[in-house]
Amino acid sequence: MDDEQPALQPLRDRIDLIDEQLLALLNQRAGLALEIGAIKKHFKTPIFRPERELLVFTRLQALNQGPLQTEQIAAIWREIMAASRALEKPFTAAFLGPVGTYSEEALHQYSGSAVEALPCPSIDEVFRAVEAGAAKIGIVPIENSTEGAVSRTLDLLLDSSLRLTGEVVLPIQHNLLTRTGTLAGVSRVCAHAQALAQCQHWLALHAPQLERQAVASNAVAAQLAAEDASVAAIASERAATRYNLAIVQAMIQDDPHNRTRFVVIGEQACAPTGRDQTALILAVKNVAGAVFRMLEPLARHGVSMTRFESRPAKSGAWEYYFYIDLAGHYADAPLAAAFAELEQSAAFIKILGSYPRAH
Ligand SMILES: C=C(O[C@@H]1C=C(C(=O)O)C=C[C@H]1O)C(=O)O
Repeated sequence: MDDEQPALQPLRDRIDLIDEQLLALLNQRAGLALEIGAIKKHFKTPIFRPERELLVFTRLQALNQGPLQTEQIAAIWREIMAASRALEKPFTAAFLGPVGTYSEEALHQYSGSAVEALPCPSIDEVFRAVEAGAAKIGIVPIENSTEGAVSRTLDLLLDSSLRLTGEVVLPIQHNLLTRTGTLAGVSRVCAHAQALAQCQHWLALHAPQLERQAVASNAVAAQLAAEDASVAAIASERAATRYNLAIVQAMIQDDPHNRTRFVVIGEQACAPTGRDQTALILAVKNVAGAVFRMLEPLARHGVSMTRFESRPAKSGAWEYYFYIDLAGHYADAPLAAAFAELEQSAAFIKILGSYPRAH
């Protein structure tokens, strides 16, 4: 220990000096953000501008020469910007709770930790909290790379007046958790149905003796495992820490690249950033060639489709709503031209919103 001190001290002195400069600069930056906040208050426009925040850190990522990595630049500036927003007016964000869910993780990845996070017991409640004004934004899962669409979210988007204002893609790494870190005395494994499905091969191979029980969320499963030594949970590392559980086995998802896409819902529209995505819902009459004709204007205007999903219209007549993601912002010329035509031809069209693509 003693012999490292002379070598460390001069470097630490330099770090202290840099930290003082950073502190002064960060406060100078926060002062400017406050001035911007005052202007926004005057014009009664929203404080939080996700599209501007994206441009702030993508510009810095392009300038970055290392050794800091691209993702670290994003994480650092996300917190810097969240802190300056919080000085102006902290906003509430609703997510699918309880604390410790992947939705909570997605929320913090989206807006930094300086938000008032409001856990909701269901996806419906997240929508309701934002619609009622109890939260400014909400974050809900929309699709998983193994299990596909989260149909409840798709159905709620159809009827809600809220728009999509952002997305977050999270790698989902499931862990098998118990109080002791072993399976001794454990007879049941609890998790959200999607998580059980995403780990089914692993469970069949390594823990076939465990009864599988679907519960409201993985965080609820972690809560149950914390209360009952005969229960194991499938949940995130964050949930393990939060509920004081030990990891029996990490990374038990069948697909190592398992990912979930979350969408941010709110009232605010996002201005174009040059790397946007637009989501919409379309329906056509149940006649031959209708889907082909519905998509034709998109192809003709050179708009590329990144996702196409259908949901039954619940009319009992084999009719469908089509959920479509397009590259670009609805204000971009090719999309605007295609939408003008779609509005004429489609039986139903609802533009859910344009937002910066996850990076
Ligand atoms: C300062 C602003 O307000 C907020 C804070 C930002 C920041 O700290 O850089 C960026 C966008 C907004 O969410 C702004 O709009 O420029």
